Amino acid sequence: MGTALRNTYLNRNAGVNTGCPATFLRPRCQQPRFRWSVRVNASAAAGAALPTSPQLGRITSAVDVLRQLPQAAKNFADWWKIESPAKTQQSESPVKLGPVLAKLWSLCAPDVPLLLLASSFMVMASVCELSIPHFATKSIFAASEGSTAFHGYLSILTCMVTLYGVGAALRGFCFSILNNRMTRRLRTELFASLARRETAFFDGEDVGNLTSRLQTDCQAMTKVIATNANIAVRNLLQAVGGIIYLYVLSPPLCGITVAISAVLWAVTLVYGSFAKRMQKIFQDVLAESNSVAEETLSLSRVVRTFGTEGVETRRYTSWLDRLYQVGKRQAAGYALFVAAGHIACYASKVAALAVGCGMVLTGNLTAEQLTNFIMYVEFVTYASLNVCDEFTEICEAVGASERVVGMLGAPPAPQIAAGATLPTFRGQVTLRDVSFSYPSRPSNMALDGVSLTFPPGKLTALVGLSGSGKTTVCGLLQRLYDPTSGQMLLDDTLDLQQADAAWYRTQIGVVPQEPRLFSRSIAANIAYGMEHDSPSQEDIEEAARAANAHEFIMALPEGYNTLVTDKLLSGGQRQRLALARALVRKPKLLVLDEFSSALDAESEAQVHVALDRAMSARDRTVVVIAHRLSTVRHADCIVVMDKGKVYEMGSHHELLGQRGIYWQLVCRQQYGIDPANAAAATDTDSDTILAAAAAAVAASGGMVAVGALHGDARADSVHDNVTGSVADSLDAEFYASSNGNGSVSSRASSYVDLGSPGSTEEDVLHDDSSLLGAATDDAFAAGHGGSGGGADSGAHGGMLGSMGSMAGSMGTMGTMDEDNDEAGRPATAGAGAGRMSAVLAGIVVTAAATSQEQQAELQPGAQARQSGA
Ligand SMILES: Nc1ncnc2c1ncn2[C@@H]1O[C@H](COP(=O)(O)OP(=O)(O)OP(=O)(O)O)[C@@H](O)[C@H]1O
Repeated sequence: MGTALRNTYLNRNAGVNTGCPATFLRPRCQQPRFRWSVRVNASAAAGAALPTSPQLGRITSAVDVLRQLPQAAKNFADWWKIESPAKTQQSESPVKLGPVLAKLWSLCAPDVPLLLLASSFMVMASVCELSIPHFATKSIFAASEGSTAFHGYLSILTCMVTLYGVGAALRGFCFSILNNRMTRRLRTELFASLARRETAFFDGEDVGNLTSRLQTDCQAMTKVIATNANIAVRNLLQAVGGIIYLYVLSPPLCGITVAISAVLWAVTLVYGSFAKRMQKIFQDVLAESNSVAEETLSLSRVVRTFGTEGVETRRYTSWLDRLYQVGKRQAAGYALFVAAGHIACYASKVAALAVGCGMVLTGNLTAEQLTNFIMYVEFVTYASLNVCDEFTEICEAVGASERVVGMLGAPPAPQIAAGATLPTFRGQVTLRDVSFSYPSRPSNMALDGVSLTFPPGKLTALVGLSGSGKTTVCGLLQRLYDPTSGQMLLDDTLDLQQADAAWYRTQIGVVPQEPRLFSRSIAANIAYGMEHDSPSQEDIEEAARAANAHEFIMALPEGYNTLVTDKLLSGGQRQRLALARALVRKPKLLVLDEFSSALDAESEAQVHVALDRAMSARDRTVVVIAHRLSTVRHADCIVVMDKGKVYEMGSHHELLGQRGIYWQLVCRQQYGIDPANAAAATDTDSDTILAAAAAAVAASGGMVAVGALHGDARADSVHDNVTGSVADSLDAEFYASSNGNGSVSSRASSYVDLGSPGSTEEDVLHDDSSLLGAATDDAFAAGHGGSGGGADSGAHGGMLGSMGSMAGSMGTMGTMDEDNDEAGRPATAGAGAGRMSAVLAGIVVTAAATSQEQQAELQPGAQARQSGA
């Protein structure tokens, strides 16, 4: 619901809570200042002869009431004003009576024969009913005159009553059938129209709201023809017939009756427009309350977990209160209308009686004619009242129908349109300068000038922080939305917006973030959407096996025929089923949005095997979104997104080398360390990163048992001579050599090489700060303390382990804050423990950083340089 509208609504309601008609005139006791001024003015007017106290009270009361009248009138007028909470009422143009009736007619058109049959029964019943007062009067007067014609009239009367009964019954039956058929047709049409709406429409609509349109509004709309129009036309026929009869009896009396009926009609028109508006608001509020109920009931587990039963009940009740406010106004309006109607009805009778009696007395009318007249006046006025009543109901139904008609008239989403196809689709999708903002948040650029290619047969991974636009790219690939600007090309030739939607959907398989399954059998869920090309049971099972789902499916009571219910499957099982559903289509483009988030390590590994198998033919483009970076390490290309833009692109190792967003994500997520602390790592190996982190943490006083983590593993990779030329072998972009000996990376050098010739502390600081940011100071503190240390790193794994531990322990003894001067250097010689820890940490880092196998594996460029050297 639009906030503004909601607020308006609430404000109004707040204003009307005390605003029942009885309270429009505020009690005088609430207006002391006013009373005082009246008293003074009255006294002045009376001069010296001041009125007595009771007189003054009466005057004050009268003036009070008069003064309050305008405000009371305004309050009364305001009380009727109430706003609809409908979210989309501003976006959808209001629908008038004409389009609604036209729509109703189109719904009714296929059933015209049934409508004609029902109408003939209606006419028959009406004529018979119309004749009943006539023959009743005739019978009475024939009997009173002792005429034998009485029997004849009575027989005719009996016949008319019987025909009326039969006609009314058949009329009711036919109209009821017509109503059911129209409701079915309307609901089908509305459902189909909703199903074809663009995805953005559903972003802004509550499901409860839509189902309310399908149920209540559709019923109210079709009732117009089958019930309201039926009753209105019937009564109209009777009213017109009655008026003609009255005219024949006495034109002056007929004139009086018609005049009073005209007043009735005028009142009805006013009330009709009010009723229409109120009913629309009522339907909107009802829809809101339904959506609250549906949301709460469908999220019952969340509600229970958070213990918000009371909160949700209050939320629902607040909507019911608003419903009550609308209902109160409807009831008050109806009461006024009925009062006016009945007064008009009886007024016409009294007037007819007064004039008619005068005419009888003057001999211008017989008693029989007057009796007949009075009976028909009643007949005509009640028929008029019924017509008016039905007219107001028709107006109400029009109010309820406006949104239905508006929804029916909405054009289908362009994303489901027919279009061009490719004879063979290789699976390549290219985004060219694509920007996109969701229609519900046009100011927020979810994608901003994205250009990238998903090459055929390759696995491309999209990574990035939450909200960076990964799912949006998936949404565009699925063509749930179209780009706001830019192009998406299939195989560099066909614009996705021109592609045939049905064809494209056969080319793409999707495993969404939160797979939703239908309440059908497992097999039907896997084969979902393939009605035109139904897969065999073997195909379904093969896909299930590939998705590692076969085993758990077979363990279900009825295997593939088990009905999927809400609580049947775990999150991981749902995802594997969704993967099977995607694989069975043998898509050219497979999009996996966080597909492994609900899988345990074992299942994930198996699904990876399945995916590898599915990709082995290299005839399928796979796009994977993953928060768990471990799942995308081996992607052919990893695209790193941030704030709707592509920031980095490359393989795992290339991206780690760039020390950019991906590097930071890996540090934080895979190793749980601050990237700044890990920046000394010289390659992509986890041990190295951990070692660097351990060193930094140890140097700043943390307790990290690095050795225990990787001591033995690193034993063989430690160089005998730490002051060797390892730095030369390092990629200059990432590892700055800090001195002539170039023993280690800049980070490592900051720990161990400050004492080496040619290096200055400023050099190191510079290197550190340019590369490492916030961690520089800590590292420098440790490094400085470690000056000259670690030259002999003929350490073995066990030693490294214990040294790492020592570093951690000893690091706690000295901190930068206590021991360093303003330049970050140790201020006192007493920082020995800190220095020692830094030395040890430095050795650990250096040892790990100099693993040549790793360099060979991970830094091809650096390796080349090393061999060159
Ligand atoms: N249906 C939507 N309507 C409006 N804005 C949306 C919608 N879906 C996403 N957004 C916005 O678009 C931006 C990108 O969201 P997106 O879901 O693509 O990010 P993401 O990288 O996939 O995040 P996550 O990893 O958390 O799933 C965010 O600012 C988000 O708030």
